[in-house]
Amino acid sequence: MPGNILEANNISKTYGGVHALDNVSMCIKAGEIHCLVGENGSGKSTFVKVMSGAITPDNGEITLNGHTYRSLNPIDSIREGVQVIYQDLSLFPHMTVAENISMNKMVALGKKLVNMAEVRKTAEEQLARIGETMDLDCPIDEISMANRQLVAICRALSLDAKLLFMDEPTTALTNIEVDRLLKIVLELKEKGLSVVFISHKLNEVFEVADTITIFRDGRKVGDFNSKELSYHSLIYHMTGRNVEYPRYVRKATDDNIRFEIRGLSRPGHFEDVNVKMRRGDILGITGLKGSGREELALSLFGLNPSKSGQVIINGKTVSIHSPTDAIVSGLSLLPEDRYTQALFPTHSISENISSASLPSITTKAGLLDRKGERQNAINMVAKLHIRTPNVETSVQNLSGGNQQKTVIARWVLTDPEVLILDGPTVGVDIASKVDIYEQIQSFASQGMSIILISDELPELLANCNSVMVMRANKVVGFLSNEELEKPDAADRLQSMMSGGGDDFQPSIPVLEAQA
Ligand SMILES: Nc1ncnc2c1ncn2[C@@H]1O[C@H](COP(=O)(O)OP(=O)(O)OP(=O)(O)O)[C@@H](O)[C@H]1O
Repeated sequence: MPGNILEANNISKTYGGVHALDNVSMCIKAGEIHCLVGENGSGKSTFVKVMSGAITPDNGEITLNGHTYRSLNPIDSIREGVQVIYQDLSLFPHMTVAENISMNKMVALGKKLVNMAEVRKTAEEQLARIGETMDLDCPIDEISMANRQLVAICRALSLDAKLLFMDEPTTALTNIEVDRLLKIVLELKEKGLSVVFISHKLNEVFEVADTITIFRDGRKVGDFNSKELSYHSLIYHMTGRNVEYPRYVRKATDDNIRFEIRGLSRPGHFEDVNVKMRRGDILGITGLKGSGREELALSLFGLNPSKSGQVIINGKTVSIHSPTDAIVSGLSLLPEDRYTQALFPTHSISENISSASLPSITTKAGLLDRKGERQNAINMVAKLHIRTPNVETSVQNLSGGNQQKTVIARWVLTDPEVLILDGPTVGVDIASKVDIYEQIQSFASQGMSIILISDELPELLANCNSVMVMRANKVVGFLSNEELEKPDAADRLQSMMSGGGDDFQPSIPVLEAQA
């Protein structure tokens, strides 16, 4: 049909019995922003991979700019103007901004010698197209995540992209950076580019989408004009049910302090942090990225040693210099960056889940009890609704949200006294969030003390019975359970995070304020 840059017809792809895509047809119009939404594992990334020629579908055909392909390869896809920015961005960390932007173009042009003046000129031109400037000589690993996204966009533009796929581009960005990125995406659309935007953050979807296609279980539920959908109807189409976050209520009667942080400092990372937690407390820690919250979590897990202060568990001061010390002391951490810090991608779900609790499945003879390992994994897969054909599946073949649940399962199996969850639902769909919240709350109800680090305010308000706010490496505020139930709680947290007043220095340790 004229006006369509892409037409996908009856695309199917099966992996070992799993219908990743089941007879999906879809059109992308020239110059539109088309969002793909759906639960984890619903087939969005598989669709993108088929359109880029990275994987061949079992059935179906693809028409790009009027040319029909039964088997699209990456070179044809690029020639037709398709560019994909995957979540990991695929940049070269030690090369400069200019080199990263220009390199693919140089390769595509078949240049054998690198002309640095040309490399810089290409980079400057592409940055100018999105109205940005950057230090062209700075290595990629020294620039922010937001600027890396822009470099990836410029690299795509340098190859004359007509259709840009962006797979969860905002996951690692702060709220301000997200606004900047969405503005650029809208400007690119004005200049005639088609963008396919994938996100689990539905507010972002509504901000940019002209058309929304909803996937469920590998099938297309429908294409909608974004104006005809409400937040609730979108969720209903995605999940087939109404979704509400459960609100946590602490029921434990034991008010003894189980976990205490006293004056913990690491100058430049976090300063004078004081916390007291009982069994069944879920303490939220929030703040912008870089506020010190992640550094504090890593320190508690033995990865970022503090310079002063104490960590006390069950009345005993513990000294934690490594993750092993932390686990032995009863502390576990789900790190924010699951892919590089937590997963063994080529290993099975079963091995990933058991990897932090091997002693409990090792026989007296020192052999691994494979049957026990498998059974533990089967139990956790059922509990957390991990979508997989079986527990032997390699973790790299799971969708993002299901990888996240696998890591949560691993730490829960260690049965820690204190579980620190840093961004447990990043990249997780709304229905799976509810699964994860129910599990977090159930673990707390059984007596676990949980620290939940997040910048998603609805997540904190649903799950926590107190929230501490960090800014510029310091604790700048605290809301008790009672305060969290008031209608202005989200506004107060937001304002403390950004420095808009309402600060308070908790001279009294955190949970005493609520007793
Ligand atoms: N290489 C593979 N081998 C086996 N199964 C796979 C492979 N790639 C994808 N799958 C399966 O196909 C289904 C669709 O996965 P896909 O990554 O497309 O989902 P998604 O909608 O992008 O999910 P998410 O939002 O979590 O990223 C999932 O069940 C996934 O486990």
